[in-house]
Amino acid sequence: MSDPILSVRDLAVEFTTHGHRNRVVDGVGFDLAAGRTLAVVGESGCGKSTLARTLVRLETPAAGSIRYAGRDLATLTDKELRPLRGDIQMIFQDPYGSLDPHLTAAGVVAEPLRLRGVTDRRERRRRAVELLERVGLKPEHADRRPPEFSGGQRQRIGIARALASRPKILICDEATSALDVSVQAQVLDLLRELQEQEGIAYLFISHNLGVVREISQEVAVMSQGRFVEHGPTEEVLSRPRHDYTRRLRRAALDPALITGRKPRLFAPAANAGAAT
Ligand SMILES: Nc1ncnc2c1ncn2[C@@H]1O[C@H](COP(=O)(O)OP(=O)(O)OP(=O)(O)O)[C@@H](O)[C@H]1O
Repeated sequence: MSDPILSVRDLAVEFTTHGHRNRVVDGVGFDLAAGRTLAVVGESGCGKSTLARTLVRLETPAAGSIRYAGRDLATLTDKELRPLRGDIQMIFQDPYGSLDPHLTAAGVVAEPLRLRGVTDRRERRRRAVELLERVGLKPEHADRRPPEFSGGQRQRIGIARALASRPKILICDEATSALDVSVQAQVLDLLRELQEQEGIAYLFISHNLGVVREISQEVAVMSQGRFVEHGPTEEVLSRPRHDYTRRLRRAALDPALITGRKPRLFAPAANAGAAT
């Protein structure tokens, strides 16, 4: 692998609930190179989102290191992190919940430009419209508000907002999971295109092996806070060692589980009771 842009070692994250300390990320380590994608899969509650949130330092690790640009993000204070925050951006599953419904699309994308010190309002708008076009939206979309967009369009606004910070690393937490299959494919194409053009590294959290196969060169399988399998995507998916990976692979054969949607009611009468 070429030199990693992000190196994570022995990362641990703990939460205290009702006086009990729970380690929800435990001994996680990986390297991520520019222009590459590491996918992270794992069952619900295994710690994927916590890992993602910790990499952008929305959580503080209990142990371990997150080396980026010659610094250890795990130990930096808020003030020290501020100039680096734009470099590692995150996009979420629910672009609706993460976009301010009171701002226009251009306003959403202009906000990080303001934080980056673009003081002229017209210049911010010009660049915001440019970024919206870059992700496939039209200039006339700029003055609409998030509720007036489809899910796929909202995700594009979320991506444009992340791009406004000129990120080196993009963390996608189930970023395409809520979208219809065809819209999902379009957003994946966009992410791939941006990666090719900008060399952005992705950490891509997904439960969809089809998507993982398409987008990543490496995959890590997480269980109870740990990476239990990690390697080239094709290798891990074709020879799964961990039970969870095997189950996920079996589930991937069922299209209803891939899309997360229930099948249409087409079952013959004998099966009708099962087709809820
Ligand atoms: N702020 C918090 N305080 C206490 N416990 C938390 C907190 N955030 C997450 N947890 C716990 O940490 C564990 C991991 O949660 P996390 O959201 O990282 O899992 P996940 O793998 O992303 O799950 P999913 O796929 O369902 O989103 C869970 O048991 C969760 O309840």
